[in-house]
Amino acid sequence: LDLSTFFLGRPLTSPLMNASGVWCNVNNQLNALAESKAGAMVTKSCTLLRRNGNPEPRYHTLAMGSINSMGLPNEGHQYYLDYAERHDYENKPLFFSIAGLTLDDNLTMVAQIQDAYTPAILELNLSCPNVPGKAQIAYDFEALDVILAEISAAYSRPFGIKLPPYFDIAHFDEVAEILNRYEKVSFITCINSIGNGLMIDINSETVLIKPKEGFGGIGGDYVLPTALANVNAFYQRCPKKSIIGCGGVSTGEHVFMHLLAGAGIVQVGTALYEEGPEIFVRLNIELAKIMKEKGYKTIREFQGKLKTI
Ligand SMILES: O=C(O)c1[nH]c(=O)[nH]c(=O)c1I
Repeated sequence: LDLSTFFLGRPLTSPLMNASGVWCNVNNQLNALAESKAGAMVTKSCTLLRRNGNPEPRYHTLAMGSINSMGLPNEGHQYYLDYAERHDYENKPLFFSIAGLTLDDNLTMVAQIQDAYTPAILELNLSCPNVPGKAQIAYDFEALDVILAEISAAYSRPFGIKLPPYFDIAHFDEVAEILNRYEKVSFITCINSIGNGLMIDINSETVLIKPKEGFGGIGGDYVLPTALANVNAFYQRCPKKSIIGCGGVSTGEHVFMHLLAGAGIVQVGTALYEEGPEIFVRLNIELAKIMKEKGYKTIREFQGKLKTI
């Protein structure tokens, strides 16, 4: 069962990790991820100050996934810096997600991460769809360019960004052109939830979640084809960057697809929310079984090797 791999030069025992926001808000969840069979882990996207987030119900399980409008609930930046200080980096790499409400807040958090000399890897979330009144930065290409310039100037180390899904080849081209101008952007995590979906309960004839009149980010089986497309689109367009795949993963086959499409790490969100950190045991076994059946000894043998017809 050798699922070892490397990401940004760091050895991983497994290519699997949680998606930011799932099972990573508070210490007991973070400790559970640290003890799990995931090869890495990431903290909940944080803001400078603690946030309660949106009113509940704000998460609902769907037939083929989930809808959420959490509203960026988190314990505040310092809480996760304190965790990053305690984390055992020999055990697994830690990614540190931030989603400041303003550019200044992001710069303040980045400066504090810089000063903390933490080995954690920064994942800048540019795609939260659920803060009322806040558009997703990564859908505003000028704002995307500005924030990458500002963060690159303020942060001395490599970092990554969490992108929303794009649905147009011209957008893949335009966003990749921007990202390729920032060499400090060392990895790209595709995708965040498909923003502002809506699901309906026909018995009560109501929406399922309270915030934003029921509009929320969609995850799970519904998003797998979009996730794979975004992983492969940026894998092809950004040869000097690594890709983290996220979206629609609940089996070893989905993990294999993300790796084939070019992902170096594969994140699990909705399925982790439903199954808990034990899911990493199952996914590792299922992935290893597929590799054995295909005669692959290492992930490197097939990673990014998706064939066209
Ligand atoms: O509502 C949230 O907290 C949330 N929900 C998502 O689906 N993606 C995000 O990036 C965030 I920050």
